[in-house]
Amino acid sequence: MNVPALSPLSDLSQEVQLRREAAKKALSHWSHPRLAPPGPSRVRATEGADGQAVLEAPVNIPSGAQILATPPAEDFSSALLLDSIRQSLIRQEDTIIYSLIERGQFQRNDWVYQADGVAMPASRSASQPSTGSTPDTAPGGTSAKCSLLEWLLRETEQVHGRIRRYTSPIEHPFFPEDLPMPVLPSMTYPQVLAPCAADININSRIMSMYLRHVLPAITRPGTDNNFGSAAMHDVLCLQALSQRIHYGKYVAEAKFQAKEEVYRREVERQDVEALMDLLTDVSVEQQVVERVRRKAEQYGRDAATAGSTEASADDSDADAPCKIAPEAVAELYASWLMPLNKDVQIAYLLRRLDPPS
Ligand SMILES: O=C(O)C(=O)C[C@]1(C(=O)O)C=C[C@@H](O)C=C1
Repeated sequence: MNVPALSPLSDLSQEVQLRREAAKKALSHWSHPRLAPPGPSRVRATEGADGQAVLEAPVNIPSGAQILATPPAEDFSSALLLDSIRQSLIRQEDTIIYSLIERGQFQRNDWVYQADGVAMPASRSASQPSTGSTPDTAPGGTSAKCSLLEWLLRETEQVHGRIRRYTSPIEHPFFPEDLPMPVLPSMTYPQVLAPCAADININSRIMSMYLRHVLPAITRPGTDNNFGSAAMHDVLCLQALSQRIHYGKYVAEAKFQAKEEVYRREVERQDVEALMDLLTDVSVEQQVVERVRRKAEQYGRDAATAGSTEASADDSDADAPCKIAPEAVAELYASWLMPLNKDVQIAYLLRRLDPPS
């Protein structure tokens, strides 16, 4: 099987490299007089003490940090940007497939998804905190009338929000109305995306897709009482799926820049069908589906055989049972992840030319 071995360290350095490229790209893009949004959103480059260029992020994002970048002399073509984004989507496949495999170890455990299926204390972060007297709260103030999954997701976002996870443009909370103040000083990001990006969050659709289509495809029905583990892996799956789907904003921006004139015309007409035709690449979609099918097959098998004392050099992995149905993962990508990614692209493009508010 021709799937590269996973190496977290090299993934990390690749990620850093990609972020740097994005920063450089942002610099050349938004500081271009024709494209730069007026006034405060502009990215400025100055020379730092060590002679390296310092990219000062837009001042309309909370100030605090500076982002290092090399001088903006090189021409980073849009093709490179789209290629980098696709590389990131490919790496995200690994996270998604492993998360699905992990969740699939446990049975469906329907209680986890039912309001009050598992009695939980009221979430301290709920927008209407339970006091014992609201309809949301059972006598004694112990029940949150939400599902265990909602409770855990909200609590997780509270913790991650404090370390400013949701100030990053690649992160999208499921409970945006309840985010806490970060305890870390604010961070700035190069403004790669148009301002409308901040308003696009389709996590409620992602949640309903997950409950209706993903869970039934990856879990066996029934209850094994591992409610906490199931919910914990659900959170990881949802976060990975959300990031992958919202990456559509970056894909759309790269495509817009690569064929600005054509996109601009359809954006001005607000022609959804024409935009969908423009951004759809059937051959890439086929490659994605085929690749995730192969990965699911391989990763699922590795997980099944790992630690087996009976496995020998002669044992063929091909005979081992798969932890996850490769077909189900392929189907998930074809029917849900890529279509939702395209919906994000459309939502972004329709507002791509909006003036900054
Ligand atoms: O790679 C692209 O060009 C994308 O737009 C991303 C993506 C995907 O979700 O993987 C979505 C739509 C395209 O038709 C192909 C692939």
